[in-house]
Amino acid sequence: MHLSHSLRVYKFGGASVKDATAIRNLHAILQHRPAGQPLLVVVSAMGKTTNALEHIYHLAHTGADYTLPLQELHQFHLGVAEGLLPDAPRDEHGRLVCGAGAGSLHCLLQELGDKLATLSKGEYDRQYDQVVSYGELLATCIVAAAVGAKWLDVRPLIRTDHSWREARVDWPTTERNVREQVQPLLQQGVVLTQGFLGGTASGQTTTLGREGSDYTAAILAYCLGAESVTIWKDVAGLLNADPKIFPNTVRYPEISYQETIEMAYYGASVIHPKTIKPLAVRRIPLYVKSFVDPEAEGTKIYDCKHGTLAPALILKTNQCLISFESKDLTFISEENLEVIFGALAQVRLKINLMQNSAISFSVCTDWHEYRLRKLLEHLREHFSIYYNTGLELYTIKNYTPEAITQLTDGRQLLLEQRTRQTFQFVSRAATPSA
Ligand SMILES: Nc1ncnc2c1ncn2[C@@H]1O[C@H](COP(=O)(O)OP(=O)(O)O)[C@@H](O)[C@H]1O
Ligand SMILES: N[C@@H](CC(=O)OP(=O)(O)O)C(=O)O
Repeated sequence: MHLSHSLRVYKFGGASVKDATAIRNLHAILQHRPAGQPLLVVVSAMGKTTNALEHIYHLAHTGADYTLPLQELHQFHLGVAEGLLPDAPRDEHGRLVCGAGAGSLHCLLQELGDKLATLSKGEYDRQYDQVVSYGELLATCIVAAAVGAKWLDVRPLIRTDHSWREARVDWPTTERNVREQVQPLLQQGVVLTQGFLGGTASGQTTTLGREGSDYTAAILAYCLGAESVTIWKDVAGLLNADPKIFPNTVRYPEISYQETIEMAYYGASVIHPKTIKPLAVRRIPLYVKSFVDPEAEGTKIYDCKHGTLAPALILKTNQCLISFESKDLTFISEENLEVIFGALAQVRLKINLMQNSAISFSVCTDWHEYRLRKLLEHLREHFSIYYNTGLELYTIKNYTPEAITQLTDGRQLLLEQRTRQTFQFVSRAATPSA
């Protein structure tokens, strides 16, 4: 089968489509691309729309009044569409025509309202996906119309299981779907689709995990054998730390898949952790570039060798440290660990760091109140369980003594761990230095 070797995949996240001005900038980036190459564009929800939809969904599910935030969401999207498409035709009700048929802006807004109005009591996660997915549907409808691209519904193509809110991809089916259905479209011009979304065999919408649009770009690139993927961000490239948190960051001009996958795993939120593997498997380079300065070099992530990199500083906030102690002073055994790991997997709490001692085993996880409550229910009879919330997990990859001092100074460390390349610690919020 012919694969699109010259295909480029571009991914634009929330910040790059946050308003009409940002979308005009995106359009300019598309117009400046090299001529004659097919292009597939993956777009996320606009700005913080996914957070807004989560909020609206939560209100609706708990029976609270969500009218105002839903109205704001409608007005916001209609306002951006009006700003971008002032000369677009109007329908018989005088409404702007943006997109066509079931994928048109007014149909999508109507559907979202209907879904919220008809939620049933249970199935929180399944219904979450059916509602929160509208962020990407609305954004792609508007952006495709604004840039004159072909709008593609990704949900029938990326086939997933039923793991709502973090669905797992059925790779063989997805690859077949994408090759058969996207390949011919790419010959007709720029194709633009949603990040973050997938669909089950029975046609229900799923999502791939928060910030999962980078992953979508990688899935599609993998299936189509793309030449490269570029993710357009509000930063100069992959930096050694988040510039919103740490001063004096440096950009990595190039970096290996392996280093990047580890940074993403430890919590560097610039790239979704699942993005790298499909690209590495097919040796597709990933460029991280600035949509603010599109001509600047950015970062190239590929199968490269490099010397020691500047230490990478990574912070995960909102952490919880859970300690399990045997109730009768018996040692923590493999059997105990099996029970603990099984329960953690069952409630879908991911371990960010773990440590054991003779009669105690500790894990640091993201803080999910509901999941922790379930975990306690499962394990209370086996162990005495203690937990602390409101913690931070710091990771320094390729650490130096100076980098450790810089981060640990003035902090109370609750747990620390060091390997040859990586230093990690859990702490409470920083105390002001003297
Ligand atoms: N190591 C890092 N290098 C660059 N940016 C980082 C890094 N770690 C975290 N970030 C943050 O990632 C943000 C960009 O990612 P994200 O907000 O997910 O973009 P988008 O949603 O637009 O795709 C940056 O604004 C920056 O604050
Ligand atoms: N809109 C989704 C998916 C996503 O990837 O967004 P972004 O590319 O803006 O991080 C989210 O906010 O989780």
